[in-house]
Amino acid sequence: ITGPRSPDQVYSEGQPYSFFLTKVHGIQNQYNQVLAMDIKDILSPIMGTLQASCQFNYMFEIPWLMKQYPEQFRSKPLLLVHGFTAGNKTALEIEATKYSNIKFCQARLEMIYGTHHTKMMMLLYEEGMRVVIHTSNLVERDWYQKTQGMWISPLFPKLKKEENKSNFSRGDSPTNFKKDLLDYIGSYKAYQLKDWQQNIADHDMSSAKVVIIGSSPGRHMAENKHKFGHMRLRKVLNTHGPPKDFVKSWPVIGQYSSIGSLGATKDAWLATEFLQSLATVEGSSCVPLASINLKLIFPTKDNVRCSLEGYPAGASIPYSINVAKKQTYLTSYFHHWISKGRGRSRAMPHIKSYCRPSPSSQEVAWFLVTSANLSKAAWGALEKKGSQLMIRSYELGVLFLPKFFGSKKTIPVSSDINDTDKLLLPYDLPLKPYQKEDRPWIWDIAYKELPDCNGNMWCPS
Ligand SMILES: O=C(O)c1cnc2c(C(=O)O)cccc2c1O
Repeated sequence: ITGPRSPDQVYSEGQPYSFFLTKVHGIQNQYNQVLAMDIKDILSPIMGTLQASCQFNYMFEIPWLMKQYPEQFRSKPLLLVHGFTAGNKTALEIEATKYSNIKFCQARLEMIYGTHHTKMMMLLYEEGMRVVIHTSNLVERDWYQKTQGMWISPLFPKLKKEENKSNFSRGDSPTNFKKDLLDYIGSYKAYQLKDWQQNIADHDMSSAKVVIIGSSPGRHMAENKHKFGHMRLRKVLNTHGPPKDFVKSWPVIGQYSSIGSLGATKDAWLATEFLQSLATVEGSSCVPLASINLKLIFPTKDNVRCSLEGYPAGASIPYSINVAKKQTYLTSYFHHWISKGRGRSRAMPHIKSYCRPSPSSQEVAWFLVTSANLSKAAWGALEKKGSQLMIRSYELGVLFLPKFFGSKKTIPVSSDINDTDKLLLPYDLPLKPYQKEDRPWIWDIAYKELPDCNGNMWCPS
């Protein structure tokens, strides 16, 4: 099954789920040849003849980014959507000075501590348009030796003129992909995004099989309460989720690369409000939570120490000691990062994913890949007796539901790269719980006992 493949061959092999990981330097070839893409593969002329692109992200290295585009596309209009203010905003604009094709859209962040986490590429081609929703910053380090995820849309053909004149809903999919993407982008209320909203409207997105799950900063109430964040997930699972009795004993898995302050006890948010949404089943959003087994994947300090990058991998896993010491109850939920099936046990996770696997680990009731870490800032926290959801950051992800992939109740999963007809998970199942001597990675304390794979210690200033 192995051997080098062109991006369109990798893309075709990944259908119908179209969920890929980034290529990793320093692992055996076969793990990069199957269901893995590099940024240059995504931007390859084989995927489409670029006319313009839009990159939503958190971190940018502009000279590096420009080099990822094929030479003939480097002068095409490029809009960068970011959340920077003041000095960081100025630095970004200075870095782009020599590239006259680059424009900026500063996403407004009115909630303190909010960030623009969303990672999305919109690619306008001569042949149509493609959307990529992913987890990697536009910096070299994020595409080198980490485990990152991406959903790559089909090539959406342009609607014929008369079709889309009337309204935006023309050319939508059974999952409301187009409308939900327009709603998400509309939440920026930014005039710089107008042309891209029109581009979306002008294309037939009826082939999209995933459901958009976004977060937008603000206090969302009444009919907007279920528009974003974990209440959006709750709503979607209530409408399209698994039958209650079918998944009664099925666990929920959360996997992410950073953790926010979740409250003094599990019942403050994690095992109540948040788990309520993840555990939602069709027709009911109130599930007896005591019966639901929540499993969290977060790298141990040894996972990081023994990783391909060594301790420096931890610079992208910003779990702070001041937050960790207030929530030691979390450790009982934690599991190692192990990804033997994908050859990525030493490629630290920057991907964020959530799923509801069967006890046998052969199938899932749903799978979500997103930019959203385990934090209230990303997913939202209910306020005013649950009447409003307060979200601080922009986030974006896509949800895979069985009914939209033609199967009855579940999606078959595997982490074995020979099973390319299944949805390939980024990590191994079953999970390995922390043992009593295991410690979660914490980025702002020193590790001086054992050197990492490069012989270095970790001494954060
Ligand atoms: O991918 C992202 O959106 C993202 C956001 N934030 C951070 C931070 C931080 O916020 O301090 C530190 C290190 C890495 C990241 C990172 O990778």
